[in-house]
Amino acid sequence: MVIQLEANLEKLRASAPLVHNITNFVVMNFTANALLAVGASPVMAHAAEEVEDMVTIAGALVVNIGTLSPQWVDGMKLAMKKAAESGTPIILDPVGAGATPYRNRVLAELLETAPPTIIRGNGSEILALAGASIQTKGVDSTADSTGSIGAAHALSERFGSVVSVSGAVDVIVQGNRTGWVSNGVPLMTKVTGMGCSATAIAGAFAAICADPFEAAVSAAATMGVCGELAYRNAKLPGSFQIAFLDTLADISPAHLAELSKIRLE
Ligand SMILES: Nc1ncnc2c1ncn2[C@@H]1O[C@H](COP(=O)(O)OP(=O)(O)O)[C@@H](O)[C@H]1O
Ligand SMILES: Cc1ncsc1CCOP(=O)(O)O
Ligand SMILES: [Mg+2]
Repeated sequence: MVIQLEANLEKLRASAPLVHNITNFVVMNFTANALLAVGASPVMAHAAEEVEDMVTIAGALVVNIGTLSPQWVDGMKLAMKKAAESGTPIILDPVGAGATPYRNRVLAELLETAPPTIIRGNGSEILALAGASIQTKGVDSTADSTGSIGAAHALSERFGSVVSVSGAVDVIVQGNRTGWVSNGVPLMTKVTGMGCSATAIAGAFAAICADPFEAAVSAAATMGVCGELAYRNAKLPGSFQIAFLDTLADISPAHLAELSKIRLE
C-alpha cells in the first residue's frame, strides 16, 4: 500500500472536518490552534450534558485523559459510546498511563466502553496500557518507541485498534501492518502538547480517511515534517511552538509528501 499523504492533506483542508476533543487543560488552546492550522475545525466539549450531541455532528472524537476527573470521565464514556454507535472514529491519548492507579483504572474503563479506532501515545504510555508493570514518569516518555512495538501489537490485537507510538521514530501498527515515520526533531519533546496535537491531528485525518492506519501514518508524518521545517527557523521552545503552528498552516500538500520519510511493512 501507499500512503496518499498529499491527497489526504488536500482532502482534510477541503473538507475542514469538525474534530470533537475531550482533552486536558494544559493543551486545549494549543491543540485547537494546531487543528485550525492544519485545516480542521476543532471544538472542545466535555460536559456530560452535551457530549452526545456534539459527537453526533463531529467527524472524529479525540479523548485525552491528561487532566482527568470523575465528571470528565463520565463525559468521555458517553461520547465514546455514542461515537461507537454511529461509526465515528475514536482516537484515544492515554496521557500519563502507568503514572497513577487512577489513570490506569480509568483507561481500563474507557477501553471497555468502546474500542478506540486509533490509540496514540508515547513509548511508556503504550507499554503501560498494554499491561507492562512499569511506573511511568508523569506524561513524558522514558521508553523508546521501538521498544514498545510488542506492546503496540498486543493492544492492536486486543482492541482492533491502530496503535501509533511516538518518539524519534513513530511506529504505527495494525494487524500485520507496520509503518515507520522517521521525521521530527528532539525539540518537539520540549513543548507541551506536541503529543496531544499529534493525537488530535490523527483525529482530523481519521475523519477524512477511510483507513485509520493511513490516517495515523499521515498524522505522524505531518507532525514530524512540520517539526523539521519549524526547527529551521526556531531553535528554542517558545519560538518553535509558534513556528510549528505557522508551518502546519503554510505547508503545501506536495511539500509535505516530498519531505516525509515513511516506510511500510
Ligand atoms: N527524539 C525525537 N526526535 C524527533 N521527533 C520526536 C522525538 N521525540 C518525539 N518526537 C515527535 O514529537 C511528537 C510528540 O511525541 P512524544 O514526545 O513522543 O509525545 P508525548 O508528548 O505524548 O510524550 C511526535 O510527532 C514525535 O514524532
Ligand atoms: C504536562 C501535562 N500534565 C497533564 S496533561 C499534560 C500535557 C501533556 O501533553 P503532551 O503529552 O502532548 O506532552
Ligand atoms: Mg502525551
